[in-house]
Amino acid sequence: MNTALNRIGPIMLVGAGKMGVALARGWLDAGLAASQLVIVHPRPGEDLLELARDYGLALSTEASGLSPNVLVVGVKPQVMDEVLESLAPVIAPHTLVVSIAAGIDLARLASKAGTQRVMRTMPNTPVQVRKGMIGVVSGPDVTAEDKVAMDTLLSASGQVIWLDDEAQLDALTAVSGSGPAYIFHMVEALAAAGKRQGLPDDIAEQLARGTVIGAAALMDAGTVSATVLRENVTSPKGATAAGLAVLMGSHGLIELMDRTVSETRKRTEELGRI
Ligand SMILES: NC(=O)C1=CN([C@@H]2O[C@H](COP(=O)(O)OP(=O)(O)OC[C@H]3O[C@@H](n4cnc5c(N)ncnc54)[C@H](OP(=O)(O)O)[C@@H]3O)[C@@H](O)[C@H]2O)C=CC1
Ligand SMILES: O=C(O)[C@@H]1CCC=N1
Repeated sequence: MNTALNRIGPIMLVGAGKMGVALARGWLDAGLAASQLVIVHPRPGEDLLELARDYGLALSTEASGLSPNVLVVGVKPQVMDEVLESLAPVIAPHTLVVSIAAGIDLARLASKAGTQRVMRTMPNTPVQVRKGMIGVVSGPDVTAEDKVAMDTLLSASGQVIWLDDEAQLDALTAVSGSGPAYIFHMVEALAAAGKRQGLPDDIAEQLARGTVIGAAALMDAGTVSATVLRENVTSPKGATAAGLAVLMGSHGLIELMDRTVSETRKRTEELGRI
């Protein structure tokens, strides 16, 4: 049991799809008592039902009968307005409303939730194993106590990055919110290249996956920069240098990643205007 975490609630999570379930699992793993968390979902999916079974959580199909201290809204940007408006009966003056939706700005959240006590967060899926990167910006009526409570709650899921400039949250979305997908695609691409070099499919996939896990573990084990860790692999005039000349050459990964992050950010901003 984590006392600081359990002083925050009750917490209501409305919309527990992939991200909501990942967040909830991280909190419950960190010691949040099931009695402190109410999950509202009209059509619970298999992942949510499994979470409920694992932790003895009661699920609810509608938000009623409780004004939570923290209301986390985990629905898609496209339905955020209508869901926030429908939550008016459970939003009290003491309720901090927290969105995880990409793109939707604080002003719009505040107008639809009917309170300026709003926060925007941008987690990523590793919150499920408490290794998330989570960006946060606060609306005007968020109190110092709210910030402490959210720092405690979100820290249970990973590293919390507080931003003062809301526009930076869209940039953060494009780097760390979507970032796990880029890395998983890197695994797919490395495995595919291994198969083209004649490795059996299962071995190529095992090598690609294990290599990314091993490289991430090296970064996790110390403070050595990615640059030094890369240099440690790269023997002068050796094999790695030949491959990196392609990856780091013109039109290489830096340019590709720049275009990738830029397109993700553009779409994040569009989602905020839908
Ligand atoms: N996936 C990710 O890595 C990240 C996602 N996000 C943000 O998280 C949010 C959710 O994304 P994601 O989890 O991927 O999407 P999902 O579609 O998996 O999750 C959204 C969930 O909300 C449910 N829902 C829809 N309407 C309601 C309602 N009225 N009340 C309660 N629940 C409802 C949906 O149910 P149903 O499917 O039955 O309609 C679905 O299960 C988005 O806003 C996204 O921008 C943020 C960071 C990272
Ligand atoms: O793809 C999306 O829109 C969300 C936001 C960041 C990760 N997933």
